[in-house]
Amino acid sequence: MAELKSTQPRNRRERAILVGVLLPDGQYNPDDPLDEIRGLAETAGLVVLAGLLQNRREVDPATYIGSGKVAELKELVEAHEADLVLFDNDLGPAQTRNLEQQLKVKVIDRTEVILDIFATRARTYEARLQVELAQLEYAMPRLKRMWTHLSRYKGGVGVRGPGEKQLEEDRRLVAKRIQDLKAKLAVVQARKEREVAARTEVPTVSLVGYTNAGKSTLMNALTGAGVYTADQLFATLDTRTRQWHFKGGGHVLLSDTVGFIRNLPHSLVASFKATLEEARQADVLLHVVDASSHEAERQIEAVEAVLHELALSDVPTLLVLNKCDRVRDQDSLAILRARHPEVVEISAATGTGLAELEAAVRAKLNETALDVEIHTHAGDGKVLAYLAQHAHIHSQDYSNTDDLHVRLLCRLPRKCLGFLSEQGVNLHITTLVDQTPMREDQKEMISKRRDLSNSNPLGLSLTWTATA
Ligand SMILES: Nc1nc2c(ncn2[C@@H]2O[C@H](COP(=O)(O)OP(=O)(O)OP(=O)(O)O)[C@@H](O)[C@H]2O)c(=O)[nH]1
Ligand SMILES: [Mg+2]
Repeated sequence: MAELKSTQPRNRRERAILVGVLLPDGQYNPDDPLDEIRGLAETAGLVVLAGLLQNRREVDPATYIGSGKVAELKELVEAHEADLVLFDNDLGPAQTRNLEQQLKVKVIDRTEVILDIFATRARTYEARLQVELAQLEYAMPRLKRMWTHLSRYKGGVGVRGPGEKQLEEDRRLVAKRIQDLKAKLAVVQARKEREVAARTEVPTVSLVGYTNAGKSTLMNALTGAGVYTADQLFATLDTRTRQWHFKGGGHVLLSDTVGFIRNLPHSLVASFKATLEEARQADVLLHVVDASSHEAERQIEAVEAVLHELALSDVPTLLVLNKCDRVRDQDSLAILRARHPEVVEISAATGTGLAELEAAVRAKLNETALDVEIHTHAGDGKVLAYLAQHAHIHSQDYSNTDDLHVRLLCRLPRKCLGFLSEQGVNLHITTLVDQTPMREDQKEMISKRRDLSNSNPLGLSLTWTATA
């Protein structure tokens, strides 16, 4: 039956040979450089037959690996009767074509397999739009069929692998579809932004981290959410938000997010912006790390790179070393602690360290409130009402009433800055504000000013939250 390769049933698991090219600036697990791509291949449902490594100073422009290695790979493919070759690196369109011609089997790369996993896992409307957009953007310059392992979706959004005919027959159609998807995503994104922004009165915390670090397990441990967890890559593709009730009183909103991976395809990062909206507007990020992995440090770096790409690097972040119950190598834990002084060590599985995590999050939330000085028009009811609701106002000053402006000193969650700057409010962040509770005489002074404000020509009546 082996000759019937091209007519084999679609649900037969495809058999793959892995190829990794180790470049001088690449990041690999020195003990097993193919470790991660093997995990990705297995997650995508492939049967891994063998692996081939090559050290190169630079890539071969025509075939990525050198011609001698191509011959060696061809022998491997034939000996194992492989259906495809999976590169851990990202191949250019011409390199893929040349390799396929010489090897006589499909050649796919790291991005393609990640896109395929995402397509298999995407469940919500939004995630499917995002994956389809990423797939089309990847396929467009290649003008070839995308590799798909199994065709589970029939039509509609989230189609796994845009069809060959569609791509080749009418490039314009693809461009049009990309445009449609972007428009649909813009609508989703705008809705999401409004939804997330509307929650500002409750502080929000987002879990981010490398795939399989234990984010969803932690989410479940803290909120009893019951989200899906699994020992596989990219178990979570959709954001879930739940209330996390602190044992010490009060609560925050906790969001679980999609996991990151080194060299996350660019198109995916871009298209997952809506899914990561929660993280963008979070007061604190919990960067969850699998401390039991030999790759912990490299994974931290990869996550930091993605956070940077998503303009999330300046959101206050706590590094959470998870799976501490599984750490065998105490030395590597000590190294992590030394490199990252501010870490919380936990085990989401056993519950160890969760009280400390709660305390650290509380402290971080306190730290992340900002003291700002705001100048706004006294008639700007929208801004003033917003501040009354979200900020702790230390003082308001109408002394310069000629121009009907008010000067406020207040303490507010960092994420309120977005709304305020959208409203064109003139503000600057100051550390000069005295954070001690207001004295009686200060309160009295403020009430006097309130009287003044009530008599202002616009008849504004303001809500005061200055009482400590
Ligand atoms: N021993 C141990 N295993 C854990 C711990 N936390 C999570 N795991 C396991 O690690 C695997 C991955 O956990 P998930 O919570 O799905 O990881 P994730 O970060 O959400 O992964 P993605 O959604 O794929 O990005 C599962 O098999 C969990 O049971 C822990 O503290 N200790
Ligand atoms: Mg998860």
